[in-house]
Amino acid sequence: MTEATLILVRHGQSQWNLENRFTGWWDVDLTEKGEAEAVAAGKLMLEKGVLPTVAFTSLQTRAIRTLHMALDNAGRSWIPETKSWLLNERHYGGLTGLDKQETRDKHGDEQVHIWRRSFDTPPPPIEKGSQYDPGNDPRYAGIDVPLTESLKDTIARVLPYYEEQVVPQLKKGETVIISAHGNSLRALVKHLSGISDEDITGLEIPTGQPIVYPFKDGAPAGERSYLSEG
Ligand SMILES: O=C(O)[C@H](O)COP(=O)(O)O
Repeated sequence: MTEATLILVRHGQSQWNLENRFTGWWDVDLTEKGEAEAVAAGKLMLEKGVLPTVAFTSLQTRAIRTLHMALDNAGRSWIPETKSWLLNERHYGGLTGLDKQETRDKHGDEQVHIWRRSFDTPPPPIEKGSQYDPGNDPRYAGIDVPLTESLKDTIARVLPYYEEQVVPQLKKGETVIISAHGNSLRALVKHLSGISDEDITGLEIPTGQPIVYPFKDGAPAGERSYLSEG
């Protein structure tokens, strides 16, 4: 039997988390508070002796910097890391850049809740070439950049990546850290904790708080817990 650990961490507070704007694939940086959250996550891993041996992250600055600051503070900046767009935040379509409260005022709470949390209703698509369309960003060269994504669409790219790239590491007994985003991590937690399409609407993942799953032979061997509470 091979035991392993999976650590999931959502990036620290970003500039647009602070400004309450829909972010998705737009590449905003961490705030000072977000940096402090990333540092604290690393110190917590060190204190608890939960030390990553392999890392995965998205192509987005807020998740990459959170990973690096956390690993630095855990004394683990030397471990191998892999970046993939498949771990990016869910693409927020035409809502990208908009103020969340102004959008509620305009379209109503219920509609905005559906766009934010429904399982399979995507936000309206982003207009190609518009201000926040990441379609021409060189980091996505060769990728069919989506124009919007539901959680279901996000799961359809996150899960195969997890199965192909992350599970083999867990089968080898590694302590894997994934630094990613609110909705790409909701996609993973839905799968790992067996949460239904209905119940996933109620799951929120806080910034900068490491979540830990015990693994045996490449499969979860217990429920998730916050490292701070373990
Ligand atoms: O992309 C965003 O705006 C955030 O990372 C997640 O936002 P949400 O909580 O509205 O899904």
